[in-house]
Amino acid sequence: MALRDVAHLVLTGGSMGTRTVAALAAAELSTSTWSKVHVWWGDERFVPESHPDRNDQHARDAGLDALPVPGANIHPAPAGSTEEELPAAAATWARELAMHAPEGEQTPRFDVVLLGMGPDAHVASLFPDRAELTVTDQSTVAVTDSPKPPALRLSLTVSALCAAERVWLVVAGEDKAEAVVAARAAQDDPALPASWVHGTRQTIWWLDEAAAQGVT
Ligand SMILES: O=C1O[C@H](COP(=O)(O)O)[C@@H](O)[C@H](O)[C@H]1O
Repeated sequence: MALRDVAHLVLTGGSMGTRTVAALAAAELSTSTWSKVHVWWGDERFVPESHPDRNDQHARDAGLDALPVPGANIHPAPAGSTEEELPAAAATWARELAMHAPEGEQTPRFDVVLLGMGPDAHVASLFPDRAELTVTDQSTVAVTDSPKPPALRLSLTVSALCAAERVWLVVAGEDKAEAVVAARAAQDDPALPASWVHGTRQTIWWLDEAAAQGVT
C-alpha cells in the first residue's frame, strides 16, 4: 500500500458525531500526524453558521477545535437558511470537494467515512425512499422536506460516500437494532439507505451491545 502525505476523514453528524469528536479530543493525538488530516462532514443541516442544529457546531462543541488539525483543513459544508439558497450551496460544497480531489474525480480520496444511522436506516441525509438516494452524477445533493428536522439539508451522495476506502457505520442504541439487522441483510434497498453504502476496501459496522442485539 502506498503511503500518502494527507488523509481525509469524513465525520458523521448526530449522536455518534458528537461522541466520536469528544473521544478524539480526549485522546493524546500527535500534532505531526493530525496536521495532515482534512476533516469533512457526510451531511449538514442547512441552517446558519453556528446554529445549534449544525453538525459542525456539535463537533465544535464536543472539542473539534482542540484537535491538532489546522483550521484550514476543516471543511464544514456551506451554511444558509432558505430553500432558494440550497442548490447554490450544494454546488459550492461540490466545488470545495473537487478542489481536494485527484484529477478527474469529484471528491477527495476519503480514507475513512464515519456514518451514524437513524432508526429508519438513514445515513448522512439520505432518507428512505427518496430520490436523493439514487443521484449518481454529483457528489453532493440538496435535501428539502427532510423527514427528520431541520427540513433543509445537504448530503454527500451514495457515489461520493462509496468512493471512500473505508466506510465505518457507527451505531449505538436499542432503537437502531432492527434497522441494523435489516440494513446488513439488504443491498441497495430504497427503504434502507444504510444498505447502499460500502467502502472500496472495507465496510465495518461498529455497534454497541444494544444496537447489536439482533445480530447473529
Ligand atoms: O440528522 C442526522 O441523523 C443521523 C443519525 O443521528 P443519530 O443522532 O440518530 O445518531 C446522522 O448520522 C446524520 O449525520 C445527522 O445529520
